[in-house]
Amino acid sequence: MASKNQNKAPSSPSNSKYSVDEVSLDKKRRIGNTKMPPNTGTRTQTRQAFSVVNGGPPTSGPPSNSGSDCGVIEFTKEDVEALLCERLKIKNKYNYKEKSEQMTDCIKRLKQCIKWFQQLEGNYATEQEKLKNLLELAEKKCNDMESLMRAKEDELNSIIMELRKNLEALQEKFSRVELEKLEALDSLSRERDSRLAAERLQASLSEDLKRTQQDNASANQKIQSLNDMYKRLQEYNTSLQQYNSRLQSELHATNETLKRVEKEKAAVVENLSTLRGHYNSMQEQLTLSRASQDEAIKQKETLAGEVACLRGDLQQVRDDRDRQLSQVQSLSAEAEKYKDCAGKSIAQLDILTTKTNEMESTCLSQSEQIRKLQEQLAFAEKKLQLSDMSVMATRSEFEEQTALILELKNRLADADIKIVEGEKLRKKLHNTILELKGNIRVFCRVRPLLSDDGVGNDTRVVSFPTSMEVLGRGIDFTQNGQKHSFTFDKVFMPDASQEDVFVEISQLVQSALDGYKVCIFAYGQTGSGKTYTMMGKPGIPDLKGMIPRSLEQVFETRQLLEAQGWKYEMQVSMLEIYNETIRDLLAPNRSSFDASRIENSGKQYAIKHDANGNTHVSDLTIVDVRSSKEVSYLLERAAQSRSVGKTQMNEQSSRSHFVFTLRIMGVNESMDQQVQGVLNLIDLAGSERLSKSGSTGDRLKETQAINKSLSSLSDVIFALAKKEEHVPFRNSKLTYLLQPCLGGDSKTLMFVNVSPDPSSVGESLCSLRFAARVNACEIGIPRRQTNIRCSDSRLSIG
Ligand SMILES: Nc1ncnc2c1ncn2[C@@H]1O[C@H](COP(=O)(O)OP(=O)(O)OP(=O)(O)O)[C@@H](O)[C@H]1O
Repeated sequence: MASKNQNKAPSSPSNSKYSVDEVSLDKKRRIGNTKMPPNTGTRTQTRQAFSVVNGGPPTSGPPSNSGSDCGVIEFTKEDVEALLCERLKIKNKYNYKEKSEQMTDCIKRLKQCIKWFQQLEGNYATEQEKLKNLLELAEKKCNDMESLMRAKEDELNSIIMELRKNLEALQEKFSRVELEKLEALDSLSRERDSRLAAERLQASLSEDLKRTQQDNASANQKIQSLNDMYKRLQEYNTSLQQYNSRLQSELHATNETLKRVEKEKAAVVENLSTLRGHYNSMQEQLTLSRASQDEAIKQKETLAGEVACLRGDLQQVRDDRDRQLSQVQSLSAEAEKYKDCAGKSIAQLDILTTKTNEMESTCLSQSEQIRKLQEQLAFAEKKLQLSDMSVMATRSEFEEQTALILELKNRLADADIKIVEGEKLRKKLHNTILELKGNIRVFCRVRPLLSDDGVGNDTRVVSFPTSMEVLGRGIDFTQNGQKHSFTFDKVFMPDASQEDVFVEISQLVQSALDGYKVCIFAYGQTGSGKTYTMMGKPGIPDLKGMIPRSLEQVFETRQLLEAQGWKYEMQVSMLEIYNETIRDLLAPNRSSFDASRIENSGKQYAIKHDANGNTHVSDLTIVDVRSSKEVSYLLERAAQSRSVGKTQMNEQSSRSHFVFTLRIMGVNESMDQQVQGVLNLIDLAGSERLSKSGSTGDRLKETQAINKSLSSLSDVIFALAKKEEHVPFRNSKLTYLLQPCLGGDSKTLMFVNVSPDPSSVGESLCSLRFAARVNACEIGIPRRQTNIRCSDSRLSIG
């Protein structure tokens, strides 16, 4: 704040001192040419002083030396002019003394005048200096005022900026609060589902509440501070107004001072114009004074401009004040809005508080649930730990079991390998045994005497030698008192059961499963028991023949071998060869024997052998079978067909060859083996009785066909047994059909069925001779003692 004393007008120049030394003598001369301006204020004193100087009587006492410490006399213009125009009043111009005295007196007075003038000039300079100081002070004050105003402006601007920032911050906070409120509402709706989220929401809501309260408090504080600021601004405005009025009063005083200075300056100028007329030197100083005056005027103008600027600034300050007032009003309005918003927020806060309370209650219930769940969880964790322990134990046990399983698997693999090897060995041994026994063997079976035979025990024609050499293998036949002895691989006496017979052939059945081709023939005269041996008595299990027993063994063994990885497929076909004609016994719709169909069935039943040694009969019915029951059913069908034929055509079936074929196909992937075995069970045609009753042409024809067939079979077996290269088939369908199953590794077994009926001894002997021939030729040389020579024999049958 500018001091009031700083704006005081300078003191009167009457007390100013002027340096006399600065006035030169040349200047003293120029003063006389300048007219002094009229000065009414000092005229009386000047005249008194001049009178004293001019030697005249003073008007009111001696010349005044007031205002001067050195007793300087004041002069008027007239005095100066009179002094300058004064002439020496010398009567005697050679009175130098008087002249000198007058001149000294004049010089003295001039000196006094000069001294006074110098003093006056010094007073002016002093006054000018004072005015300069005053102007500088005013300028400084103006600068101070300007800087002060700038500082105030800056302060106000900073306050405005701060207020704007506060406003923006408040707006941001308000929008943030709004967003947070929305988020809180959304989270409230969401977090009803989960307690954890609800707790977080509660915490966030509490924080929002606290923040909102803090914001509310801060907004209230802001409002309070804005109110305080508004009050301060009002006070500041009042102080500015006071300061303005003070400045205006100071300006007024300055103007008055300026006016006074101007008056004084006018007086000085008047004095100066008076003095200029007398002193040229004084004129220059006057010019300088004028210049300084001009400068002062300029400074005054500058001051006036500055005052105008200050007024402008003041106006700006007023405008700023107005703006501040409007901002304060708008801020007040916003504060009101905030208050309203705060009221709304409080209402929302109440709602949120109620919701929070509800959620807290929900949280409490959920906390209870969580506590229960945690208890359950702890219990479950304990159970889990126990389970883990048991799992560990189980796992270790499992690992042990796995190791054990692995070991067992290895052992199993070893066992499998051993089984395979053992199986191979078994097959080899089995085959070796059979080979040792003979690939071609002949069994003789004698049936018991039947009531139909009509003879007593005393007419027995069959006997069995008891010597150790042929025990169980020999048979003696007596005809007309002559005893005929035969030896075979095995001789079954009449009391031999089906079981006893099957024991001997079961090994051949195993060979068929091992992949060999097996043929079992039953040969003998009519009624000798071929069908009984091969088929047995239907419906009586103990009397089952070789075919059903073989099939049972096949399927039982198949079941056992399947455990070793074998998979089998079985196919069955059954046919009759009657009079060199093939009949399909499993053909569909075959219900009865029809001789015409035999010849005119339209089917060729051509026999073909492939490169693998398999036999195919075209158009022959082949049935896949999976059990012995299925085969039994098929056998019944075939047997019925044969039996029907028998009833219809009496002995016709006995004159046909019945061929049962079971094709066995086995695969073992683990052993990488596969087998194809064939089991042929053949009931050959009976022949003997034909010679008795063969009189008609048809029967002769049939007999010739049978003989041809059997002879051919005999030749083939004989040739195969001797390993002859040329095998004579004699155009027989039977031998051609069985060709792949004969010879080589094939197993051939022939039953020679013999009837003990004395009336048919001849036929029996014939059969025995035929069988003995086969038996003897099996190794090419008489293996055992026989009662026939086979080297050149060619049996004539019938
Ligand atoms: N070992 C035996 N034990 C008891 N009875 C038997 C025996 N062998 C055959 N028979 C009986 O003898 C009779 C004739 O048997 P089978 O019909 O089997 O002879 P076959 O040789 O087949 O005759 P064909 O050549 O005419 O067909 C039947 O009644 C049968 O029951």
